[in-house]
Amino acid sequence: MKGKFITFEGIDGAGKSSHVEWIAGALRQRGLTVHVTREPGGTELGEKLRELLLNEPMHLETETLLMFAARREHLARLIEPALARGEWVVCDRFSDATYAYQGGGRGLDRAKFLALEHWVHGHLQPDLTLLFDLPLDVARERIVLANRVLDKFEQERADFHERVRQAYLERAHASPARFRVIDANRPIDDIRKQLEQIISTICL
Ligand SMILES: Nc1ncnc2c1ncn2[C@@H]1O[C@H](COP(=O)(O)OP(=O)(O)O)[C@@H](O)[C@H]1O
Ligand SMILES: Cc1cn([C@H]2C[C@H](O)[C@@H](COP(=O)(O)OP(=O)(O)O)O2)c(=O)[nH]c1=O
Repeated sequence: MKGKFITFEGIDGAGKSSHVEWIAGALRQRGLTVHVTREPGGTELGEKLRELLLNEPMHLETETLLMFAARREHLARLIEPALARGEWVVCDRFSDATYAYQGGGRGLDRAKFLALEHWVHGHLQPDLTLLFDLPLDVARERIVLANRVLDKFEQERADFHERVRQAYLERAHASPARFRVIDANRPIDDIRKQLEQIISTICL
């Protein structure tokens, strides 16, 4: 059986990371081999690029190219070999994040995003993308409560994050078969019940 590729998306503070390991555990209980990874990052080189991307100011196109450079490495070294072996990959963010943050948030020309997406993984899209959606002020409050040190993106103004949220919703609307939009403004246990149902359908 071919492995499946599941990605988690949403604005910062939506609660994705709280469910990534949980979903991997639920899949492992079904006897599947599951890799948990993240972007930017996921490889030794990718994690070095992540350090730069999350901390250094840079031109929008440099930022976009580095996101895709890290992704190319991630696909070649981890994602594609694992899927080819029939294993599953659960990834905290993928190209939809570039669409939403560099495209929606920063205004990158859509044609440039599409060209890079086609180049780097024209043959592959996630089998399932879970989009954690919630109002901005709720996400902000969670970040404040968690007392997190804010990275370059988290320090952006509210209007940036609102554009990111809208770009995610637009992308989900364009690919309804791949996306499940999760109402993330609910208790963690309620969200897990919904995730449990979703994975039962894709594990059939
Ligand atoms: N459904 C939820 N309700 C309340 N708090 C939550 C919920 N999900 C996550 N949190 C908390 O919000 C903070 C941000 O969650 P996290 O999973 O790190 O978000 P993300 O990875 O999307 O930035 C964490 O402190 C987490 O414990
Ligand atoms: C993958 C990706 C992430 N990002 C941003 C979104 C996030 O603010 C940041 C790191 O993501 P994330 O790992 O979700 O941050 P944290 O561990 O703090 O929750 O990188 C982009 O701007 N474009 C991309 O293509």
